[in-house]
Amino acid sequence: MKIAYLGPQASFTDLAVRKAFPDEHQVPCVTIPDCIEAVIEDEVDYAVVPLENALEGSVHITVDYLFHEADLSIVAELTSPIQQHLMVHPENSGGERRIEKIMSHSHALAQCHKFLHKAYRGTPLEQTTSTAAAAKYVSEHPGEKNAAIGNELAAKEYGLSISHENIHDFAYNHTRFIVLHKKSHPLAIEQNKSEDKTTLMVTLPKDRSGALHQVLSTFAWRQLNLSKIESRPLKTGLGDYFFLIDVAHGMDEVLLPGAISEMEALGCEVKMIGTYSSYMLDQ
Ligand SMILES: O=C(O)C(=O)Cc1ccccc1
Repeated sequence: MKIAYLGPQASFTDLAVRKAFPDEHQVPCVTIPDCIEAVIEDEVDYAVVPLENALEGSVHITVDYLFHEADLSIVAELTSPIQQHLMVHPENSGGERRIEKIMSHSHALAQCHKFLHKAYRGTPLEQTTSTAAAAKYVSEHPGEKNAAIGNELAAKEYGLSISHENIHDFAYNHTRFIVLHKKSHPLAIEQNKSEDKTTLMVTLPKDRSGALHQVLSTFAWRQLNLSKIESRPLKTGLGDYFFLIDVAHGMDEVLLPGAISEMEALGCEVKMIGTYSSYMLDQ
Protein backbone atom coordinates (compact mmCIF):
# COMPACT_ATOMS: atom_id res chain seq x y z
CA MET A 1 0.00 0.00 0.00
CA LYS A 2 1.10 3.57 -0.74
CA ILE A 3 1.27 6.21 1.99
CA ALA A 4 1.69 9.93 1.31
CA TYR A 5 3.28 12.02 4.06
CA LEU A 6 4.40 15.60 4.65
CA GLY A 7 7.98 15.38 3.45
CA PRO A 8 10.67 15.62 2.43
CA GLN A 9 12.52 12.72 4.06
CA ALA A 10 13.27 13.12 7.78
CA SER A 11 10.31 15.35 8.61
CA PHE A 12 8.58 14.51 11.89
CA THR A 13 5.72 13.06 9.85
CA ASP A 14 8.25 10.82 8.10
CA LEU A 15 9.53 9.60 11.50
CA ALA A 16 5.96 8.66 12.48
CA VAL A 17 5.37 6.89 9.14
CA ARG A 18 8.65 4.95 9.39
CA LYS A 19 7.61 3.64 12.82
CA ALA A 20 3.98 2.86 12.02
CA PHE A 21 4.36 1.61 8.43
CA PRO A 22 7.97 0.38 8.08
CA ASP A 23 7.24 -1.95 5.15
CA GLU A 24 4.95 0.21 3.06
CA HIS A 25 5.68 2.37 0.03
CA GLN A 26 6.15 5.90 1.39
CA VAL A 27 5.52 8.89 -0.86
CA PRO A 28 6.79 12.33 0.30
CA CYS A 29 4.60 15.34 -0.59
CA VAL A 30 5.51 19.03 -0.32
CA THR A 31 2.45 20.31 1.54
CA ILE A 32 -0.41 18.99 3.69
CA PRO A 33 -2.99 19.69 0.93
CA ASP A 34 -0.74 17.77 -1.51
CA CYS A 35 -0.89 14.74 0.84
CA ILE A 36 -4.67 15.00 1.13
CA GLU A 37 -5.16 15.42 -2.60
CA ALA A 38 -2.94 12.40 -3.33
CA VAL A 39 -5.56 10.27 -1.51
CA ILE A 40 -8.49 11.99 -3.21
CA GLU A 41 -6.89 11.45 -6.65
CA ASP A 42 -6.16 7.76 -5.83
CA GLU A 43 -2.40 8.26 -6.23
CA VAL A 44 -1.94 6.73 -2.76
CA ASP A 45 -4.10 4.71 -0.34
CA TYR A 46 -3.45 6.70 2.83
CA ALA A 47 -2.00 10.05 3.89
CA VAL A 48 -0.29 10.87 7.18
CA VAL A 49 -0.37 14.54 8.22
CA PRO A 50 0.11 16.46 11.50
CA LEU A 51 -3.12 17.48 13.27
CA GLU A 52 -2.12 18.95 16.62
CA ASN A 53 0.92 19.76 18.72
CA ALA A 54 0.88 19.83 22.52
CA LEU A 55 2.60 23.24 22.65
CA GLU A 56 1.23 25.02 19.61
CA GLY A 57 -2.26 23.52 19.19
CA SER A 58 -4.06 22.52 16.02
CA VAL A 59 -2.52 22.52 12.56
CA HIS A 60 -5.26 24.69 11.07
CA ILE A 61 -4.65 23.74 7.44
CA THR A 62 -5.32 20.07 8.30
CA VAL A 63 -8.50 20.82 10.29
CA ASP A 64 -9.83 23.22 7.65
CA TYR A 65 -9.10 20.86 4.75
CA LEU A 66 -10.98 18.06 6.52
CA PHE A 67 -14.00 20.31 7.01
CA HIS A 68 -14.11 22.35 3.81
CA GLU A 69 -12.30 20.43 1.08
CA ALA A 70 -11.90 16.72 1.65
CA ASP A 71 -14.31 13.88 2.19
CA LEU A 72 -11.74 11.67 3.88
CA SER A 73 -11.86 9.78 7.18
CA ILE A 74 -9.39 9.57 10.02
CA VAL A 75 -8.66 5.83 10.31
CA ALA A 76 -5.85 5.97 12.92
CA GLU A 77 -3.97 8.44 15.08
CA LEU A 78 -0.23 8.34 15.81
CA THR A 79 1.15 10.32 18.74
CA SER A 80 4.87 11.00 18.76
CA PRO A 81 7.29 12.79 21.09
CA ILE A 82 8.98 15.76 19.40
CA GLN A 83 12.51 17.01 20.04
CA GLN A 84 13.66 20.13 18.22
CA HIS A 85 17.29 20.92 17.49
CA LEU A 86 19.01 23.90 15.87
CA MET A 87 21.26 22.83 12.99
CA VAL A 88 23.64 24.56 10.60
CA HIS A 89 25.77 23.62 7.60
CA PRO A 90 29.13 22.19 8.82
CA GLU A 91 30.90 25.03 6.95
CA ASN A 92 29.13 27.46 9.26
CA SER A 93 29.47 25.57 12.54
CA GLY A 94 31.87 26.30 15.38
CA GLY A 95 32.89 29.67 16.77
CA GLU A 96 30.35 32.43 17.02
CA ARG A 97 29.43 32.68 13.35
CA ARG A 98 26.43 34.90 12.73
CA ILE A 99 23.28 33.13 11.64
CA GLU A 100 21.48 35.17 8.98
CA LYS A 101 18.09 33.49 9.16
CA ILE A 102 16.40 30.62 11.05
CA MET A 103 14.11 28.44 8.98
CA SER A 104 11.46 25.86 9.93
CA HIS A 105 7.83 24.84 9.91
CA SER A 106 5.66 27.45 11.68
CA HIS A 107 4.81 24.98 14.47
CA ALA A 108 8.47 24.19 15.09
CA LEU A 109 9.37 27.91 15.25
CA ALA A 110 6.52 28.40 17.73
CA GLN A 111 7.60 25.44 19.88
CA CYS A 112 11.02 27.11 20.29
CA HIS A 113 9.74 30.66 20.73
CA LYS A 114 11.36 31.29 24.16
CA PHE A 115 14.71 29.85 23.05
CA LEU A 116 14.72 31.99 19.90
CA HIS A 117 13.72 35.08 21.86
CA LYS A 118 16.59 34.59 24.32
CA ALA A 119 19.38 33.34 22.07
CA TYR A 120 18.53 34.80 18.65
CA ARG A 121 16.44 37.91 19.22
CA GLY A 122 16.32 39.95 16.02
CA THR A 123 17.39 37.09 13.75
CA PRO A 124 14.82 36.75 10.96
CA LEU A 125 12.66 33.63 11.02
CA GLU A 126 11.39 32.04 7.84
CA GLN A 127 8.58 29.51 7.56
CA THR A 128 9.03 26.45 5.39
CA THR A 129 6.61 23.67 4.39
CA SER A 130 8.22 21.33 6.95
CA THR A 131 11.19 21.12 9.31
CA ALA A 132 12.91 18.73 6.88
CA ALA A 133 12.36 21.17 3.99
CA ALA A 134 14.24 23.77 6.09
CA ALA A 135 17.11 21.34 6.78
CA LYS A 136 17.32 20.46 3.08
CA TYR A 137 17.41 24.13 2.09
CA VAL A 138 20.18 24.91 4.62
CA SER A 139 22.26 21.98 3.35
CA GLU A 140 21.87 23.13 -0.26
CA HIS A 141 22.71 26.82 0.43
CA PRO A 142 25.79 26.90 2.70
CA GLY A 143 26.70 30.40 1.48
CA GLU A 144 23.53 31.87 3.02
CA LYS A 145 24.57 31.00 6.62
CA ASN A 146 21.07 29.94 7.65
CA ALA A 147 20.05 27.55 10.42
CA ALA A 148 17.17 25.09 10.48
CA ILE A 149 15.08 23.71 13.32
CA GLY A 150 14.24 20.03 13.03
CA ASN A 151 14.90 16.53 14.31
CA GLU A 152 18.10 14.52 14.64
CA LEU A 153 17.39 12.39 11.58
CA ALA A 154 17.09 15.55 9.44
CA ALA A 155 20.56 16.66 10.61
CA LYS A 156 21.95 13.25 9.58
CA GLU A 157 19.99 13.02 6.33
CA TYR A 158 21.06 16.48 5.13
CA GLY A 159 24.60 16.49 6.59
CA LEU A 160 24.03 19.33 9.08
CA SER A 161 25.67 19.88 12.47
CA ILE A 162 23.45 20.27 15.52
CA SER A 163 24.50 23.46 17.32
CA HIS A 164 21.81 23.45 20.08
CA GLU A 165 19.97 20.33 21.23
CA ASN A 166 16.43 20.17 22.62
CA ILE A 167 15.48 23.79 22.08
CA HIS A 168 11.70 23.26 22.41
CA ASP A 169 10.40 25.43 25.25
CA PHE A 170 8.52 22.79 27.25
CA ALA A 171 9.67 19.24 27.92
CA TYR A 172 6.32 17.63 27.13
CA ASN A 173 6.22 18.13 23.38
CA HIS A 174 4.08 15.66 21.47
CA THR A 175 2.36 15.82 18.10
CA ARG A 176 -0.76 13.96 16.94
CA PHE A 177 -0.58 12.75 13.36
CA ILE A 178 -3.63 11.35 11.61
CA VAL A 179 -3.91 8.65 8.98
CA LEU A 180 -6.47 9.60 6.31
CA HIS A 181 -8.28 7.25 3.94
CA LYS A 182 -11.24 7.30 1.52
CA LYS A 183 -13.14 4.65 3.47
CA SER A 184 -14.00 5.01 7.14
CA HIS A 185 -12.83 1.56 8.40
CA PRO A 186 -10.44 1.95 11.36
CA LEU A 187 -6.88 0.83 10.56
CA ALA A 188 -5.12 -1.49 13.05
CA ILE A 189 -1.39 -0.81 13.49
CA GLU A 190 1.22 -2.89 15.34
CA GLN A 191 2.05 -0.24 17.93
CA ASN A 192 1.02 0.58 21.51
CA LYS A 193 -2.68 1.33 21.33
CA SER A 194 -3.78 3.95 23.84
CA GLU A 195 -7.49 4.63 23.26
CA ASP A 196 -10.38 4.65 20.82
CA LYS A 197 -11.68 7.98 19.62
CA THR A 198 -14.31 9.51 17.39
CA THR A 199 -13.92 12.91 15.72
CA LEU A 200 -16.97 14.97 14.75
CA MET A 201 -17.32 18.41 13.20
CA VAL A 202 -20.49 20.13 14.32
CA THR A 203 -22.15 23.28 12.96
CA LEU A 204 -24.76 24.83 15.26
CA PRO A 205 -28.12 26.18 14.09
CA LYS A 206 -27.75 29.94 13.52
CA ASP A 207 -28.44 32.33 16.41
CA ARG A 208 -30.04 29.76 18.77
CA SER A 209 -29.33 30.63 22.39
CA GLY A 210 -27.98 27.68 24.34
CA ALA A 211 -27.27 25.53 21.25
CA LEU A 212 -23.69 24.75 22.29
CA HIS A 213 -24.87 23.92 25.80
CA GLN A 214 -27.43 21.51 24.33
CA VAL A 215 -24.78 19.89 22.11
CA LEU A 216 -22.52 19.36 25.12
CA SER A 217 -25.46 17.88 27.05
CA THR A 218 -25.91 15.16 24.42
CA PHE A 219 -22.44 13.89 25.40
CA ALA A 220 -22.67 14.70 29.11
CA TRP A 221 -25.71 12.69 30.03
CA ARG A 222 -24.36 9.67 28.09
CA GLN A 223 -21.08 10.04 30.04
CA LEU A 224 -19.14 10.38 26.78
CA ASN A 225 -15.89 12.10 27.63
CA LEU A 226 -14.64 14.78 25.24
CA SER A 227 -10.86 14.99 24.81
CA LYS A 228 -11.01 18.12 22.67
CA ILE A 229 -13.39 20.84 21.56
CA GLU A 230 -12.25 23.71 19.40
CA SER A 231 -13.98 26.25 17.20
CA ARG A 232 -12.77 27.16 13.72
CA PRO A 233 -14.15 29.83 11.38
CA LEU A 234 -16.79 28.62 8.92
CA LYS A 235 -15.35 31.22 6.51
CA THR A 236 -18.83 32.62 5.83
CA GLY A 237 -18.62 35.62 8.15
CA LEU A 238 -17.26 36.88 11.45
CA GLY A 239 -18.85 34.95 14.32
CA ASP A 240 -19.62 31.87 12.17
CA TYR A 241 -17.86 28.78 13.48
CA PHE A 242 -17.86 25.02 13.37
CA PHE A 243 -16.75 22.90 16.31
CA LEU A 244 -14.18 20.14 16.12
CA ILE A 245 -15.08 17.59 18.81
CA ASP A 246 -13.01 14.55 19.81
CA VAL A 247 -14.93 11.98 21.85
CA ALA A 248 -12.85 9.48 23.86
CA HIS A 249 -15.04 6.61 22.65
CA GLY A 250 -15.21 4.45 19.54
CA MET A 251 -18.38 4.26 17.44
CA ASP A 252 -20.91 1.97 19.10
CA GLU A 253 -24.50 0.91 18.48
CA VAL A 254 -26.21 3.14 21.02
CA LEU A 255 -24.38 6.05 22.66
CA LEU A 256 -22.68 7.89 19.79
CA PRO A 257 -25.50 7.30 17.26
CA GLY A 258 -27.89 8.61 19.96
CA ALA A 259 -25.79 11.74 20.56
CA ILE A 260 -25.50 12.40 16.81
CA SER A 261 -29.26 11.99 16.19
CA GLU A 262 -30.00 14.29 19.09
CA MET A 263 -27.66 16.99 17.75
CA GLU A 264 -29.28 16.67 14.31
CA ALA A 265 -32.73 16.98 15.91
CA LEU A 266 -31.48 20.24 17.47
CA GLY A 267 -30.77 21.55 13.96
CA CYS A 268 -26.99 20.91 13.99
CA GLU A 269 -25.06 19.64 11.01
CA VAL A 270 -22.82 16.79 12.13
CA LYS A 271 -19.92 15.62 9.98
CA MET A 272 -18.40 12.33 11.11
CA ILE A 273 -14.64 12.55 10.47
CA GLY A 274 -13.68 9.15 11.82
CA THR A 275 -13.76 6.54 14.53
CA TYR A 276 -10.30 5.12 15.11
CA SER A 277 -7.63 3.95 17.53
CA SER A 278 -4.85 6.14 18.83
CA TYR A 279 -1.31 4.71 18.97
CA MET A 280 1.60 6.03 21.01
CA LEU A 281 4.89 5.81 19.11
CA ASP A 282 8.04 5.77 21.21
CA GLN A 283 11.14 7.81 20.45
O1 LIG B 1 7.63 19.85 9.69
C1 LIG B 1 7.64 18.63 9.99
O2 LIG B 1 8.68 17.97 10.13
C2 LIG B 1 6.35 17.98 10.20
O3 LIG B 1 6.24 16.79 10.04
C3 LIG B 1 5.25 18.84 10.74
C4 LIG B 1 5.57 19.09 12.17
C5 LIG B 1 6.19 20.26 12.52
C6 LIG B 1 6.51 20.47 13.87
C7 LIG B 1 6.23 19.51 14.81
C8 LIG B 1 5.61 18.34 14.43
C9 LIG B 1 5.28 18.13 13.10
